[in-house]
Amino acid sequence: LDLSTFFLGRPLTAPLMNASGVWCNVNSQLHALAESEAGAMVTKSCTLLRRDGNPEPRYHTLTMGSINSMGLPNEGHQYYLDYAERHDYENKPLFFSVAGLTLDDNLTIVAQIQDAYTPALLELNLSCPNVPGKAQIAYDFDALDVVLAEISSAYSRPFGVKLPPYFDIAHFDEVADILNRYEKVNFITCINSIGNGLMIDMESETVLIKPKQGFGGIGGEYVLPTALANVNAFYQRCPKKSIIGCGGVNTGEHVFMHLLAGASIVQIGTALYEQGPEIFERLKAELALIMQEKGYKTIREFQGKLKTL
Ligand SMILES: C=Cc1c(C(=O)O)[nH]c(=O)[nH]c1=O
Repeated sequence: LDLSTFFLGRPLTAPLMNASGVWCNVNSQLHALAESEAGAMVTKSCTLLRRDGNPEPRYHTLTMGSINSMGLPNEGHQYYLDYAERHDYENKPLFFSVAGLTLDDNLTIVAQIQDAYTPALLELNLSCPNVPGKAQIAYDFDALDVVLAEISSAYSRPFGVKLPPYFDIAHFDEVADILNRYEKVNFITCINSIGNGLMIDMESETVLIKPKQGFGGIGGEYVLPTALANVNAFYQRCPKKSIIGCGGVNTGEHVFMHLLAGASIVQIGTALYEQGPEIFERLKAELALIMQEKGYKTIREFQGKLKTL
């Protein structure tokens, strides 16, 4: 399943989509994404039952990005299954993000996606940093292995995983080794927000968000170098899987960098949150201009072809 060109039998109209959690919680937002220039879209990570999430303020814009501790607010898995049933797959592919609070919840949700037989592609979120008391699965390598083994045997179709950023070459090696043992894991989305950052308001000498004493996931320009590293690290280590890039994208140049690093599709989070779905039209045009200036006709000509010195 090569995401970059053929998806449901035809190329994407743009290698662009939203990052899960942004502009995808409710039907009106999902409809706006469906109508946008994005080439694909993903639902908000869902749990078995509806969740209010953490107390507000829980999102804050920063000079170079954002900090969030939303706490997994979502309408519950059935709401998104209902959307997936109505989605027009000829218009654009849909990814279905799942972040069950327990392995059992994940298995229950995944079984229902299986039964509903929706063409949506499962993006299993193993990296939510903001549910108090719950460590990120993808930072516990044994738990990661167990979850992938269980989901692989419960779900008969290809699926993908949403990973947190890693910051150590040994961790890239170890996680890639685990992922490569699961051929059903067809794509890897790198990265989720950089967990548990902290920002301070100078005037009030206070943190910016209420949950977790102000600790929250960092997104936006701050995370671009880490996102590019994770995209390229898994692109090099997992040749049989597609990489979806996410993190720090706000211009056509950032999109180009993610594609050059090995991404097939690029997700937009913070910049989409701030600018809305019109951003896809701008990014598509900026990428086309860069490709024209460089003499590239197709993405395939440069995708993954990052040079080293
Ligand atoms: C699914 C929960 C997530 C959340 C959240 O809902 O707090 N925020 C993120 O930056 N990444 C997540 O994966």
